[in-house]
Amino acid sequence: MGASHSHRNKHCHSHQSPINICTKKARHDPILKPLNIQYDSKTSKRIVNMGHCFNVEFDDTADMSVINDGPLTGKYRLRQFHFHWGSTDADGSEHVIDGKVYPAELHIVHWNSHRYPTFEEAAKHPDGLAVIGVLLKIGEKNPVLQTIIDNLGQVKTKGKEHMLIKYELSSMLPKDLNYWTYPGSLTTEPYFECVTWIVLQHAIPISSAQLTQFRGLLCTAENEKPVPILENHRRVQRLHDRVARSSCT
Ligand SMILES: NS(=O)(=O)c1ccc(S(=O)(=O)c2ccccc2)s1
Ligand SMILES: [Zn+2]
Repeated sequence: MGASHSHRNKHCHSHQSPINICTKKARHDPILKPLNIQYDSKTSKRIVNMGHCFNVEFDDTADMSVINDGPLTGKYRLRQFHFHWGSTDADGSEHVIDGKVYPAELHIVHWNSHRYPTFEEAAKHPDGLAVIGVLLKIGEKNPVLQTIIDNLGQVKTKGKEHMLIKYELSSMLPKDLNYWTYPGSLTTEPYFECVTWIVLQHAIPISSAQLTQFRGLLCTAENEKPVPILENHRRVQRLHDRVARSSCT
C-alpha cells in the first residue's frame, strides 16, 4: 500500500516493516555496541494460539529478562516471541537479505521499560519496542525449538493457551549476535511505527519436519471447521528515507 499523505505532505506510513536488507548498503556504524541479552528462564509463562500465529509470553512485570546496548538506549523488557512462516519451505521469512527469502523468522519482542510505564504506552512511540529478528534456515532438527513444538498440540485452536515453565530462550539464539538495525513497524495489525528492528546476521536451523508442524496450527476455534495457519508473513515494504546499519564491517 502506498504511503498516505497528511496535510504536511509528510508520509505517516513510511517506516513500515519488513524490508529487504541490502547488506552492501548497510554500513558498519562504529557507535553501535554489541547486543547485551539477559534472559531469565523463570520468566517464561505460557504459549498462546493467537489465531494468526502463536506467542510465547513472558512475565514482564519487572526487569528480569531484558536486552540493552546494541542500538538501544536503556533496558528493554522481554514480552513475547513468535514466528512467521510460509505455506512451503520456499518462503516464510518477513525480512529478506539481498533478495534471499528464508523459510521462517523468529521475532523476540521487547518494550522500553526504561522510558515508558507500560507495554501499551511504549507501543505509541518510535523508541517504544525493540524486536530481535532471527532468520530460520532448513537444517538439522533444532532441539530447543522442539520443546516449543511439543507444546503446539495443546494450543491447536485459536485462543487456547498452555503453561510453559522455565524456557531457556537464550539457548535458541546463535552465538554470533552481529546484527543489522533500522527503524520500522509492527508487521501485523496495528502496524504501529514503534519498532527498533535488530535483525541477526546469523540464521538458526529448523528441520523441514519441524516447520511442517507450525502449519498444523489452526486459526479457527475449537467448535469451528478447522482451517490451518499455512502462512503468516508480510511482504517487504519500501525503505523510503531509512538506512539500515550493521554492527560489524
Ligand atoms: N511481527 S511483529 O514482531 O512486528 C509484532 C506484531 C505485533 C506484535 S505485539 O503483539 O507485540 C503488539 C505490539 C504493539 C501493539 C499491539 C501488538 S509484535
Ligand atoms: Zn512478528
